[in-house]
Amino acid sequence: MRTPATDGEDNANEGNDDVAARKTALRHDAFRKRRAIGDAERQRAGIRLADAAERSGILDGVGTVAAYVSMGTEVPTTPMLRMMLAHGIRVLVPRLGSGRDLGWGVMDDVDALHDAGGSRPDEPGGAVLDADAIAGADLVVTAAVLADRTGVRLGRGGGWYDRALARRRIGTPVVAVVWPWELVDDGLPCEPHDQRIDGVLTPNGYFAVGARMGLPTESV
Ligand SMILES: Nc1nc2c(c(=O)[nH]1)N(C=O)[C@@H](CNc1ccc(C(=O)N[C@@H](CCC(=O)O)C(=O)O)cc1)CN2
Ligand SMILES: Nc1ncnc2c1ncn2[C@@H]1O[C@H](COP(=O)(O)OP(=O)(O)OP(=O)(O)O)[C@@H](O)[C@H]1O
Repeated sequence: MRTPATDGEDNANEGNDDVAARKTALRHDAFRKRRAIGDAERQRAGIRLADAAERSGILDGVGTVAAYVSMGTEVPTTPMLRMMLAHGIRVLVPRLGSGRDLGWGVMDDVDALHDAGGSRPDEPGGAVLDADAIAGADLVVTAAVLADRTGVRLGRGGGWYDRALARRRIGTPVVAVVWPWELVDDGLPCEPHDQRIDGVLTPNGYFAVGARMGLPTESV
């Protein structure tokens, strides 16, 4: 027999499991759609992403950006990384090492990235900076699987960015990159550890989200 007290606990756990299950289902669906994108369309999207980032104004006054090297069916970030370097911006990208370390590396040459093995993104050589290197960034551009206009970001599920973003300087804006259809109005599952984002970049443009644009108000 369950006591009322354990019932309460069970319900709380059920709530967490439910959010985790919804996240898993949403990721699965998003990756299924990503796999349907052809190579040519994906390459074009990478160029449009770089243009959108350059025009958006998010790089204004940015000396160091913490960005990432795309992999697989993600929107390609290579053209955007080249553009950032051309603007003289210092670019940090994740270095996962042999596991999923929260390390960073300085990416000063897009053509010198090397295969990091497994299904991990390519990485630069040189020194591995520790997890706190993100505190040197004036802007963080993250990978994401889905994002919503209230500022909720859904990632791959390793918690890598949730842990990394907690170490950024207070007030440093976070912009997530997704495919255009992966930016939804609201309703993405969110847990207490989930870090909020301030903007979303897609090949179609830049969209301020969440508190920085004033949270969506009830329509009258
Ligand atoms: N391009 C890109 N870089 C990123 C992320 C991302 O989503 N995209 N991340 C966003 O979080 C972080 C890394 N997250 C990762 C999450 C899973 C795996 C992965 O699947 N790796 C295993 C496969 C098996 C497994 O261990 O589950 C591997 O190393 O082969 C790699 C990186 C930081 N860098
Ligand atoms: N700050 C944190 N400290 C410790 N564990 C964390 C932290 N943030 C997230 N996690 C753990 O990581 C796991 C995955 O979290 P979640 O599903 O929110 O990942 P995500 O935001 O989609 O992925 P990512 O951050 O890698 O892009 C969860 O089990 C969660 O408990």
